[in-house]
Amino acid sequence: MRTDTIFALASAPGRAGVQVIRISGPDAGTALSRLTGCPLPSPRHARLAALRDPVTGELFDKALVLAFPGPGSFTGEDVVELHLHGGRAVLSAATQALMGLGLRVAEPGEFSRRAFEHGKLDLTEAEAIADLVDAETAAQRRQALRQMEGALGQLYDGWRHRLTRALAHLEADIDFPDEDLPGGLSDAVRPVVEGLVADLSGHLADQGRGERLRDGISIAILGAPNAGKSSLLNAIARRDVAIVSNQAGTTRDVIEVQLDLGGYPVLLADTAGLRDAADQVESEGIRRALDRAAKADLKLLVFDGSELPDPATLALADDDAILVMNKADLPGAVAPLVGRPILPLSARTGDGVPALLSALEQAVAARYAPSGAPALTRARHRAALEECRENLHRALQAPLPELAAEDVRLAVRALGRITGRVDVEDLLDVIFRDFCIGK
Ligand SMILES: Nc1nc2c(ncn2[C@@H]2O[C@H](COP(=O)(O)OP(=O)(O)OP(=O)(O)O)[C@@H](O)[C@H]2O)c(=O)[nH]1
Ligand SMILES: [K+]
Ligand SMILES: [Mg+2]
Repeated sequence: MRTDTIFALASAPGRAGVQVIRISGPDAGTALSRLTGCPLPSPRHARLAALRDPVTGELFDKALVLAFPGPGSFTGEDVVELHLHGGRAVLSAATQALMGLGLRVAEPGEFSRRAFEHGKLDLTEAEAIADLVDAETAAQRRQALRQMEGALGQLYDGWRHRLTRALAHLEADIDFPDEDLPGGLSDAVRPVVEGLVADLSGHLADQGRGERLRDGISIAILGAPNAGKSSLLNAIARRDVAIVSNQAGTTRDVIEVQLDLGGYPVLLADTAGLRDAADQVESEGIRRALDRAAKADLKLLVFDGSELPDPATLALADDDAILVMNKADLPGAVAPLVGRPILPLSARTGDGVPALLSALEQAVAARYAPSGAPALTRARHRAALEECRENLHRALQAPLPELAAEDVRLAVRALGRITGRVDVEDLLDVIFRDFCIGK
C-alpha cells in the first residue's frame, strides 16, 4: 500500500464558482497548515482561510478549507479539501504550491482505490461510484446508488458465506469420513451447493438488465429504402441528424443517437434500407444494418404505408420488434396485414410519434425495469459468477470429497474476486483505471 500524499481536482475543470481540490495521505494536515499558516480547523468544520504559496509567500486565493481526519474519511487516510474559486490560474497556483510541499498529483481512481485498500468500500461499491458519476438518466442513477449502498456486495458476500460454511462441512467429511457415503458431496452439503447453483442461475438469467441499464439499451430502426427511417430518427431526436432524400439507398453508415427514454438510456440507430443492392458500398451498409438488427435489444421496423409490405423487413418481426406504418399522412396509406399491431405515424408531420415513444418506453420498461433483487451490472461480475457456477457444477459431479472440496474452494474464490475479498491485486489496475482523476 502506498503511503505518499496525493491531491487532485475533485470537481470538473474550467471556470466555475467553486472548484474543490482533495488531498489524501499522511501529510494532508501539514500541507493545509503550511498553506494557511494556521493550525488545522476542527474536523469536518469549514473555515475561511487565506492560502499562500509556502515557497514564495504569495497569496493565491481565499478559500473554504476542511479537514477530515483518518480513519473516518472517504479514503480512510487524513483528507483535506480546499474549496477554491473556480478557474485555471487559481488551480495552477494551488497545484504549484502543493507540489512544492512534496505532494503528488493523484492517478485516475486513486482516491477510491485507497478507500478500497483501507476497507472503506468493497469493489462493487467502488465501481458504483464510477457508475453514479457517469449516470446520465434517472434509472442509471438509481441502480448505481443502490449498488453504492452495498446491495450487490451484500448479495455476493452472502453467497460466499453460504459456500464457505458448506466447504467447512466438506472438509470435516474428509477428515472424518463416513464409509457408507461413497460420493463426493455429503447429504448435508449437496442441497447447499444445488441451492446456490439455482440462485446463481436466476441472477445470471436476467437478460442483461443491469448491464443494459449501465451501458444503454440498443434500438435499431430497420426497413426498406425510402420507408422513412432517417426521417423517423430525426423526428425522435428532434434534430437533423441523418440525411433524408427521396433517393433510395441514402443511408449507408449506422447513425446513432442517444436518448433518455423515460429514465432509460437508449442508443437509437438508423440503418441502410434493406434490399438486394448492386452497389458495393450500399451492400456493405445493408450488411451493417443486419448486423445491428441481430445485436439490438429492440427493433423498430418501419413500413411505408403507400407501398406493399417489404418481405426483408417482415422477416425481422420477432418478439423484440415494434412495427410502425410511416407516411400515414399520404391519402392511400394502408397498414400491412401481418397479424400483429402496427402503429400508424408520419415522420413528416410528427403525428403518431409521441404514441410510438410511449410504446417504446413500455417495451423497454417491460424488459429492463429493475426487479426486486439487485442487478448484475458488469461483464466482470458476470464472468466471475459463471466461473463460480461452473466450479459448483463440477463439485456436484465430483467422485471424491477431496475433489469436490477443491471445486467449492475455486467457486468461493470466484465470488470473492467480485467484491475484492480475495487476491485481486492484478484486477485493481484494470478496475480503477476507468475512473476519472479526483475520484
Ligand atoms: N409523405 C411523407 N413522406 C415521408 C415521410 N417520411 C419520410 N418521407 C419521405 O420519404 C423519403 C425517404 O425518406 P428517408 O427518411 O430518407 O427514408 P429512409 O428510409 O431513411 O431511406 P434510405 O436511407 O434510403 O433507406 C423522403 O423523400 C422523405 O421526405 C412521411 O411521414 N410522410
Ligand atoms: K432515402
Ligand atoms: Mg435513411
